Amino acid sequence: MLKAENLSVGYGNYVVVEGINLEINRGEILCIIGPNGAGKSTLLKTIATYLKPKKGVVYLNGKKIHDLKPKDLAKEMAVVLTERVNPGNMTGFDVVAIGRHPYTDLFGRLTERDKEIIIESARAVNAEYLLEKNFFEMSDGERQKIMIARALAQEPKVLILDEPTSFLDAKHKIELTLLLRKLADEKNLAIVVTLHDIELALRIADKMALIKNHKVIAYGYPENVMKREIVNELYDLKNANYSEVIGYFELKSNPIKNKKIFVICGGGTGANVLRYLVKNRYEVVVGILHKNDADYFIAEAMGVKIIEEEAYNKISKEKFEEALKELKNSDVVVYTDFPIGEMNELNLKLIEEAKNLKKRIIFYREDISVLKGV
Ligand SMILES: Nc1ncnc2c1ncn2[C@@H]1O[C@H](COP(=O)(O)OP(=O)(O)OP(=O)(O)O)[C@@H](O)[C@H]1O
Repeated sequence: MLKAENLSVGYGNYVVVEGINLEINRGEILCIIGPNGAGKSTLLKTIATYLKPKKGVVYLNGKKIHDLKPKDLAKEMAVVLTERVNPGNMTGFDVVAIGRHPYTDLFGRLTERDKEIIIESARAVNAEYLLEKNFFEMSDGERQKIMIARALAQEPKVLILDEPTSFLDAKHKIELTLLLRKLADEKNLAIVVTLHDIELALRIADKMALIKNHKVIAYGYPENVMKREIVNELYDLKNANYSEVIGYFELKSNPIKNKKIFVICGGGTGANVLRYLVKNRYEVVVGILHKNDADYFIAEAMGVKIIEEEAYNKISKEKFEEALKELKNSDVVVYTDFPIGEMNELNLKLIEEAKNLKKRIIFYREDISVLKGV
């Protein structure tokens, strides 16, 4: 459907990104991610034909996109950019109706069919209730929906969106991102979108292009490209680590408090405790965790010390002894309401040992304030 071949994009003599090769079919979402100023918008504007390529070609259905007549292109491709638009005293309906321009007569008259498409486009983004409302009285999220409805009213096959979630709160970010997935699936659109929320991008994209230092540093299935080394490098991360299992970042442990906390947890019950302690700059040791435990993945991304056991193996005596040594050197022991089975029952013994050693012991189940000022 859409293909960029050896494309270089930029302004005047300034080449922002070069050597871009991308391909996207109908029903697919391509997410472009990268740090500020990497050239995501420049690439989108070039695909949208607002900018001429410095080099290379963009094809739409095998035709050079920059050679297409604007009216013909508008029937194939719709574009939603980031800029806050101010269309004056227009209703939602009037704004969505702009999307029908490639199809209307010289006077811009709307037929009954045009009106149906306008309403249907608003319905597709759950914005029918906004058709009568003044555009300038809408919230950012509502405006964004209307702008997407306007794009849909063009009945395009390709939809290009530049940071469509940038002014939205968490709820609307999620809603809009899911809407893009729905449009790809149900309207069979090819969607190219820039997003800053990598955790959402990972979950909806079919393909991902990571842009940095004037290049596409990784391109392909998100599940293939979103690897720790690649994502850490993309954002020059020093104080956090990307985790493939979590699909997001964890803060790296960087203790400054003069207290060592031994955490006994498992099965994800330690997630909040670990995050609280690392955020508050305590030294943390955690164990004994199996290498396939949810808490293991969090602790590993944080870089805290882990007493670890192989997956599906009973905790060994050696590991128990190692944990006990760490426990003896700790100031406080925190344990959670973790599930216990044959594999990890020695963790109960660790708690017993902590009692014998008269350690300060804190039990966490739901309320993190038990750790306040630990
Ligand atoms: N009209 C312009 N003329 C010249 N240079 C520009 C122009 N617009 C952007 N640039 C430069 O091109 C580079 C890429 O900008 P671009 O907006 O494409 O980045 P981006 O990845 O979309 O960033 P962000 O995440 O901040 O939106 C930046 O160095 C920017 O300063």
